[in-house]
Amino acid sequence: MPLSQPERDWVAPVARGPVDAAVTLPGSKSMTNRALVLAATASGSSRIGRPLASRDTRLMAHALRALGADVLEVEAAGPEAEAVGAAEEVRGWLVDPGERLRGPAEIDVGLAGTVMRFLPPVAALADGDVAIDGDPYARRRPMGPILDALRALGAEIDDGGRGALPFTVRGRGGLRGGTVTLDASASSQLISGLLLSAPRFEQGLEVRHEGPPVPSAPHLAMTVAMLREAGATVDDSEPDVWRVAPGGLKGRDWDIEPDLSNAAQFLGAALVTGGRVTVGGWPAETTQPGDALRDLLAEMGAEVDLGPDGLTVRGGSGFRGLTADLRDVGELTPVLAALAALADGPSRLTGIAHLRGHETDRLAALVAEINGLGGDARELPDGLEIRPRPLRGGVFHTYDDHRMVMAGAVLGLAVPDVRVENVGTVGKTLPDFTERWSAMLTTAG
Ligand SMILES: O=C(O)C1=C[C@@H](OP(=O)(O)O)[C@@H](O)[C@H](O)C1
Ligand SMILES: C=C(OP(=O)(O)O)C(=O)O
Repeated sequence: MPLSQPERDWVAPVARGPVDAAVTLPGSKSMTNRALVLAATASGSSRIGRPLASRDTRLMAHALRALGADVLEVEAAGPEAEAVGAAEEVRGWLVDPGERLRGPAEIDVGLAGTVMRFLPPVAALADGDVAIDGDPYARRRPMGPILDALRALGAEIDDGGRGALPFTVRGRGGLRGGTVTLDASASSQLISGLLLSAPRFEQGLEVRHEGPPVPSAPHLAMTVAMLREAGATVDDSEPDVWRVAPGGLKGRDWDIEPDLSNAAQFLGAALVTGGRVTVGGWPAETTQPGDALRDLLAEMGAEVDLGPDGLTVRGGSGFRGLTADLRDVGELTPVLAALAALADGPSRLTGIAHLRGHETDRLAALVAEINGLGGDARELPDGLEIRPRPLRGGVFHTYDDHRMVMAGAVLGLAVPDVRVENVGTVGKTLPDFTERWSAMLTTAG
């Protein structure tokens, strides 16, 4: 599968009536990329079951291979392929960390926040120079605090004083580690990246956050939980302080949960069409932020049931706007904003100033594109205010942001002729999104 796909516009299909669909989803991007890093830095080999195979996770696998780990794809036909009727296969990955991490290497992080923040600490453990770069917009995503932190922990990094991509990590085969303080209000990944490699630091790690609140708390809980599952000793009992003891990481089998953030648009379709959507394999307990969809969609008027078949969301005639602080679950914003533009009343989404540093400035992008279809959205200092208004068709620009494609698809359910620009960019986390969307829509009517 190519890591980037040719640019192609896509007319988002209008729903002919209420959908009534059961969908399955591929694995979580966040869990897959954490498992890959933990597997490549552990002792012994690991197997990653039901991983996400998308641009972001393939970039991570390539990067780790470039540093000397073996990442082998094992293919097996899975139930998921049948459920979506697509000729695809669910893959597992076998990871063998190899004898040692080594450079020289050149690494492409694409536009993946997880790769650009999780990989530099691994590069510091490698022996040799590791040059790291990404897509044009990746150079604008926040990196300074993790580069400074790595330097304070003993790494040598040449970034030409930019505090951003591109840069070269001059790996020396190990890192001292110790205590460091940083401001991670721009992205939780700045902390997760340090924590994931910390068991390999000679002195382990104590990382302290100082500044406005760190976003995406569930993703930090995910980092801590997966480190512990891999054998690391982590103390997160003090707010904004994380301590990881040196050593302990062992290869293991990972079973990746379905990507619950990628459930947002499918479950949202139940609300928009007044139908019913079940997402299979919804975990009873999870650290994924997408689990918050249960409460958020209920708040908008959906009937939500978690049962043995998965999570079922039912819509009725119309649905309410949403007033919510989304700091913990920022990546759900694009789809929630699209729903808000179609709701019966106004919405106010706050706590998400950090979305300006995501794949694009998501606050600006959502305002421009919703308003471009005739909507009424405006930026707040830390969020969005959206008042529903009748919308018309038009081009929906996506800014290389997979979740803008998903937002455009949701609007297109109700608004004829929404032309989603460069739909292939959705391959960042869900390469066969349009097929899955069409399969869901065959149930409408
Ligand atoms: O650690 C992770 O896997 C992620 C953390 C979050 O990043 P931010 O804290 O930068 O929002 C989230 O938005 C991103 O999609 C995935
Ligand atoms: C913010 C996101 O991604 P990234 O991992 O690139 O930060 C996202 O998937 O919504």
